[in-house]
This record gives sequence, structure tokens and C-alpha cells, in this order.
Amino acid sequence: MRKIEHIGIAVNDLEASNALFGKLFGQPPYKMEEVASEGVKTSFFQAGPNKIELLEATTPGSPIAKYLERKGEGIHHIAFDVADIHAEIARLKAEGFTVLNETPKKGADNKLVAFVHPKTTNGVLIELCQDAPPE
Ligand SMILES: CC[C@@H](C(=O)O)C(=O)SCCNC(=O)CCNC(=O)[C@H](O)C(C)(C)COP(=O)(O)OP(=O)(O)OC[C@H]1O[C@@H](n2cnc3c(N)ncnc32)[C@H](O)[C@@H]1OP(=O)(O)O
Ligand SMILES: [Co+2]
Repeated sequence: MRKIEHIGIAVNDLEASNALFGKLFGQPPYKMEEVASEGVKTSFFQAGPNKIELLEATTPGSPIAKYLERKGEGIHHIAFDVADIHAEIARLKAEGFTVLNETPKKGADNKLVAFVHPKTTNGVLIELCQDAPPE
């Protein structure tokens, strides 16, 4: 794992949180994107070298909807940039972690992503991210 790629924050109302985080960072999100497969709308902020992803649920079954119901707004996951996501999935499985995606899936911001179950990582949901190859 090379660096933190982004921190994901679950929010109830993306538009309101865009305004709030826009004030916090002194600039608007550089990108907004819906990822239907995850049941989320996202926005991305750059804070110096760091990237923050805000996530609002678009369906009741979305992981974000369930998280908001249980825990309320707040940090939902930490994403790490990896060079080879397939190799990293295999390595983490061999180390005994529960990787939720055998095959990486398409995430936001042009990434391939896979998740590690928080029950096997001290309660923190981990996302692996690799730059998606050009289509
Ligand atoms: C936009 C795409 C992408 C990107 O490109 O960046 C994203 O970031 S998408 C983000 C949303 N997608 C995901 O989170 C996918 C991975 N998550 C999952 O598959 C599920 O959320 C889960 C982790 C398997 C949990 O699902 P489920 O078992 O159905 O949820 P429950 O609500 O029943 O919770 C069970 C248990 O797990 C705890 N939990 C759930 N989510 C988190 C979390 N984010 N961080 C820490 N703990 C979490 C939850 O509290 C329950 O614990 P107990 O109460 O102790 O049983
Ligand atoms: Co994410």
C-alpha cells in the first residue's frame, strides 16, 4: 500500500455537505460522480495532497444508507492506493483478512476498488484503489 488515496465520509445530504466542506477547504469539490453499483452519489475535495470523498446514499440498500442508520454521519472508510490490486487482494487473503471483492470493481474517480471487511481490521472499513487502465 503506497499512500492513503482518500478518506470516505458518509453524509445525509451531499449538497449541504458540499457547501460545508467547500467552506472548510476554501474550494468547491473538483468532481461529483454517481456510482449506481454502490448506491451512492459522491463528491471529491482536494485538501493539499489529500483527497476527501463525501458519500450520500441513493438507495435504501446502499452500504452508506445502512451505515448512516446505524452510526450516523462520519468517517466511513479509508482508501489506500495500491500498485497491483489483484496481488494485494491475494496477499491480504493469504494473511487472513476478509476481502469482500474477489474481483476488483469499478469505483469513482477512475479507480478499480476492493474492500476489506471492517470486522477483520479493528472496525475500520478499508478500500484498495488502483488507477483503472484506459478503456
Ligand atoms: C464510490 C465508490 C467507492 C470509491 O470509489 O471510493 C466507494 O467508496 S463506495 C463506498 C460504499 N461501498 C461500500 O462500503 C462497499 C463495502 N461495504 C460493504 O460491503 C458493507 O458495507 C459491509 C462492510 C460488508 C457491511 O455490510 P452489512 O453486513 O450488510 O452491514 P451491516 O450494517 O449489517 O453491518 C454489519 C457490521 O459491520 C459494521 N460496519 C458496517 N459498515 C462499516 C464501516 N464502514 N465501518 C466500520 N464498521 C462497519 C456494522 O457496524 C456492523 O457491526 P456490528 O453492529 O458490530 O455487528
Ligand atoms: Co471510497
